Amino acid sequence: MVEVENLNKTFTLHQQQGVVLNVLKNISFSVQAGECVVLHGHSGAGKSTLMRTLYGNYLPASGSIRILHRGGMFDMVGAEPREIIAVRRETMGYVSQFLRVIPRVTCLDIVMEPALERGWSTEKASSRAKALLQRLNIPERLWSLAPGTFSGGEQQRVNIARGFMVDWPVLLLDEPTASLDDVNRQVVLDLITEAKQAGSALIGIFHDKAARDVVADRYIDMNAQESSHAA
Ligand SMILES: Nc1ncnc2c1ncn2[C@@H]1O[C@H](COP(=O)(O)OP(=O)(O)OP(=O)(O)O)[C@@H](O)[C@H]1O
Repeated sequence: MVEVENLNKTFTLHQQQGVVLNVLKNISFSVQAGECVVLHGHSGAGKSTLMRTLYGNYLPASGSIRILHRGGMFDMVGAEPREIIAVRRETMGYVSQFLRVIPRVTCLDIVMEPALERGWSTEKASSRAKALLQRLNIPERLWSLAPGTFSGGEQQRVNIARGFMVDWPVLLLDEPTASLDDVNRQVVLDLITEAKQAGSALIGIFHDKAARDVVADRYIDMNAQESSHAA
C-alpha cells in the first residue's frame, strides 16, 4: 500500500545562520494492507516530520513516497496540489494530535465530513458518526455544538471519530491515544485493530508503550538515522 524509498528531508533555518538540519536521511520502508508500522525514536528523531512528509505537507529534498491510489502506485513527491487533495479524500487519512476546529461547524458535521466528501448519503454518514461518537463517549448533548469549547480530551476523541469515519486504505496516526483515559484509550485501540482487520495500512506514532505493543506489527527505527547538523 505504501512504498517509501530513500527519503531525505532537510530544514534550512534562514534566520539562524542558515543552519541546515538533516532530519530524514535515506528512509526506506513499505507497509502492507492490514499492517501497523510504528515509528520509533527519541524526541526530535523526525517522527512527526516523516508523517507530515508522507501526507504531503512537506516536500522532501529527494526520494519517493508511493501510495496505492486509484489502482496504481502514485508518487506523492512532486504531485500537483489537486492530486494530493484527491489522495487525501479517497486514499490516505490522517489523525493528527489536535482537532482543527472551525467556528460554528458542529461536532457531528466535522465527524461526517470525510464520508460526505466520498459521496455517502447524509443519513448513512450521520448514523456512522453517531455510532462512533457514542463509542468514544462524547455525550449526545455535545453533538450539535461546535467543538471549540470542548475539553482537550473531548476534542481529541472527536478528531478520532472523524479519522475512523471511513475505511482508509492508508491511515496515519499521530499519538491517537495521548491524554486519553483508560476506557477511551481501549476504544481507540479497538478501532485501530478493526481498521487493520478491514485491510488498512497504518503508520503511527505512539509514545504510550502499552498501546504500541498492542497495535504494532513492525517498528521503523528512526534513531538509526541519527540527525546530523551542518552549517
Ligand atoms: N518546520 C520545521 N522547521 C525547522 N526545523 C524543524 C521543523 N519541524 C521539525 N524540525 C526539527 O526537526 C527535528 C525533528 O522534529 P520532529 O518534530 O519530527 O521530531 P519527533 O521525533 O516527532 O519528536 P517528538 O517525539 O518530540 O514529537 C527537530 O530537531 C526539530 O527541531
